[in-house]
Amino acid sequence: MANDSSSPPSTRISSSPATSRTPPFLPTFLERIVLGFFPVLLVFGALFSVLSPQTRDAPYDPISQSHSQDPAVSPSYFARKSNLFNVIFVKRGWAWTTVAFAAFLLTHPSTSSPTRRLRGAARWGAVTLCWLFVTQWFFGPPIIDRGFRWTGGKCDVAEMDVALGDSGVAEVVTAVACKAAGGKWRGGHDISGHVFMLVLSSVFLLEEVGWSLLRWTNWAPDERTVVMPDGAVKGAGVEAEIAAGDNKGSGQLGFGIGGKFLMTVVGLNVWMLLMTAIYFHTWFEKFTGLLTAFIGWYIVYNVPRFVPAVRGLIGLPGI
Ligand SMILES: CCCCCCCCCCCCCCCC(=O)SCCNC(=O)CCNC(=O)[C@H](O)C(C)(C)COP(=O)(O)O
Ligand SMILES: Nc1ncnc2c1ncn2[C@@H]1O[C@H](COP(=O)(O)O)[C@@H](OP(=O)(O)O)[C@H]1O
Repeated sequence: MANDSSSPPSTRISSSPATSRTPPFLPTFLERIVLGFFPVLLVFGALFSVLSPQTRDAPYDPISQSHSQDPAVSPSYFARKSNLFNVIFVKRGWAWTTVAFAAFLLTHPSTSSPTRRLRGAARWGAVTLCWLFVTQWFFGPPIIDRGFRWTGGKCDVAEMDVALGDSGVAEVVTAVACKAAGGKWRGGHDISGHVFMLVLSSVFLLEEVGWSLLRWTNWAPDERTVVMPDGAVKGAGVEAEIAAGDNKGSGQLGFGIGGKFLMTVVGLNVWMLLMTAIYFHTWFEKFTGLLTAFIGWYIVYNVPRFVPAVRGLIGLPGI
């Protein structure tokens, strides 16, 4: 275990001034820059959609959350749900995220120890649970669909069939089941699943590659702090397996093939997020998608800093 923050100054391997450390309850300065990028991107997309004459003048259907899907009228290839990036990349987005993370975790020397790999896999499990609960299943319908119903949303086919006396269809409680029954999912607040998943995937991958490389290369001080079991607040490096910058013999300081693949997935996430920001949903639904992703990020990456028991299970990236 490297002692790069709690040992006396003369024996510190790597240190940062106490003033640059961040309280364990808050994201660090670097994290705030990365997290802050996403709302800026969403605002940029929203502004673009109202300022671009092509987008502003294109017919928009609030029920399907999209512009006309007719290629002759839709404002762009990316305004169509059938665009290949959406079908092949976003609609299978968690599989891409998983493969990209595995490629980095299993090939980069900064994550080569069994403990780091195990804890990295545990963090993937925790982030995957967030994705699963919000978009796929939460002891029944996922959180997005429950939220939609709680805010007054309904499946229109269900209403029609209730009027006709078939109460079974009224139990349609997921967007997928509603669409499969030929109904329209309307009336409630529909948290953007695309914004949620693309932001969660990006911040997950960036946390993992960012802290691993930052400590591996000692490119900048690690400003994270942690609450120890005795209540003391120390630099996160106090629990590190190896000291920051101690990469001797690996011969690799860059992203490597796994890291480059991971960054390609992050790049595609950002591009598709911009497309969602410009062409789909209301600004408030995109905002709640962003907020839900940030809550997931906070639980997996910030809570362990001040709850030692959780840190013992899933660790911190790069440590
Ligand atoms: C602390 C350790 C706990 C360990 C717990 C383990 C976690 C259990 C994992 C459960 C299995 C998950 C397996 C994950 C592997 C995959 O990635 S398979 C999934 C492939 N599917 C996708 O990638 C779908 C992605 N798409 C969506 O989520 C949605 O389409 C959308 C983008 C949210 C948009 O929604 P729409 O309704 O389609 O518009
Ligand atoms: N960047 C993008 N490219 C293509 N389609 C997108 C998109 N962002 C959102 N959509 C589509 O807009 C709808 C609402 O998205 P979400 O709620 O996931 O944010 C979904 O339609 P479908 O459910 O009909 O596929 C989704 O496919």
